[in-house]
Amino acid sequence: MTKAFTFKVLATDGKARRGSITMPRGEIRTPAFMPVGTGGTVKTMYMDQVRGVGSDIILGNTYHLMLRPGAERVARLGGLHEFARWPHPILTDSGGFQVMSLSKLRKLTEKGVTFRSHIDGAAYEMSPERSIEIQGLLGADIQMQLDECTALPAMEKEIERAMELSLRWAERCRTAFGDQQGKAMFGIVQGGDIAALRLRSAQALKAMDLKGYAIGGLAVGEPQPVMLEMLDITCPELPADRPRYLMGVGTPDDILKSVARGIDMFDCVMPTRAGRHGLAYTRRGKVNLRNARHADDPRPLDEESDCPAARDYSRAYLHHLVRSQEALGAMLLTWNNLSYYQKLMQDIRAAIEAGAFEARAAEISERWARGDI
Ligand SMILES: CO[C@@H]1O[C@H](CNc2nc3cc4c(=O)[nH]c(N)nc4cc3[nH]2)[C@H]2OC(C)(C)O[C@@H]12
Repeated sequence: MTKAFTFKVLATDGKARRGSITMPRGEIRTPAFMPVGTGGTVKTMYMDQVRGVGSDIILGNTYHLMLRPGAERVARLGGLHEFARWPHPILTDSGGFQVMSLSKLRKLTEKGVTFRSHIDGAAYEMSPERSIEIQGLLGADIQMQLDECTALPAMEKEIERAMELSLRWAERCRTAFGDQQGKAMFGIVQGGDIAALRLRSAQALKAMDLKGYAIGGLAVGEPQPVMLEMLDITCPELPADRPRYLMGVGTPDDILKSVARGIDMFDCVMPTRAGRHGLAYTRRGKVNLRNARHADDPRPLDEESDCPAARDYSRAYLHHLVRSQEALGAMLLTWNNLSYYQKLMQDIRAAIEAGAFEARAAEISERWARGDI
């Protein structure tokens, strides 16, 4: 069992990388998809199912957990791994993005951000130092710097101000994090959709010699070509021997195109959120189980899948559960969706190892585009 945080690139295929992160709590095979476990739970899933579909790491959120049940309480109860019964690696987002997208009455200064909880209106202050302290109390293996993500579209001056503030906060987070063996603190590249600002952010963070780098400020509603162009600009500036994490992404197509540009780690609410809304992701594209056309269909979602939710239940039954708003509907579709995403990641990793990523990605996209039978 390793004591340190290490990242190795095992194979490359064009700019796509097959890698491995090793940490005391286990290995993370990259490219990796991290199921979102915002409040310490991957909604509607038991953690052994999350593991069973092939997840190496899950994502938690500082913002949600500090509001409820509270970081100090989670620490008193043994930390998030113990609390949620997930003994494998956990990455926590730092909270800034959630404050800006969820909280009320927030005020951002050099010191940090003050805001009122979207749950009970209580007032909070989050500085870079407090964000790192909370992530430490939770016991996160990979901690994210506190940053300011600019909502797009935005004026260049505004994007530059937020990018420069995020760099100063990165320094403060690095100091607060210190040298915790076996854990990592990732910097987050900002700069919106402005190439020159992305370059400045990436180069300044690279000089901080961090263990990993996230690319933030994307998947906030910009068109996919804009997101991909920012990856084309940013990835070459980041050190090749450190993991690259594209925050909040994405659809299967987003993931394929981002792996092709050198991204190693992903997180997205889509597979879990879609599962709760009756939407199934399959090899043959999306299937909306709310649709009446499934009412008499005896076929499973995917007879070739090794996931019981995809293989053992008829579309008619899933349609019935979704229309009746039965909890089992959300549970089975979330299980199916996470299984599909992790199977996609396994496919991607194998294709890079075989030097066949481009062809495999085209095959997956073509099958997806043809749609469901
Ligand atoms: C499809 O779900 C919507 O898409 C957003 C995911 N997109 C996203 N981009 C992100 C950027 C950052 C960032 O710059 N910094 C930090 N620290 N964390 C971040 C987290 C991010 N997640 C979700 O965010 C909303 C709430 C808009 O709906 C979800």
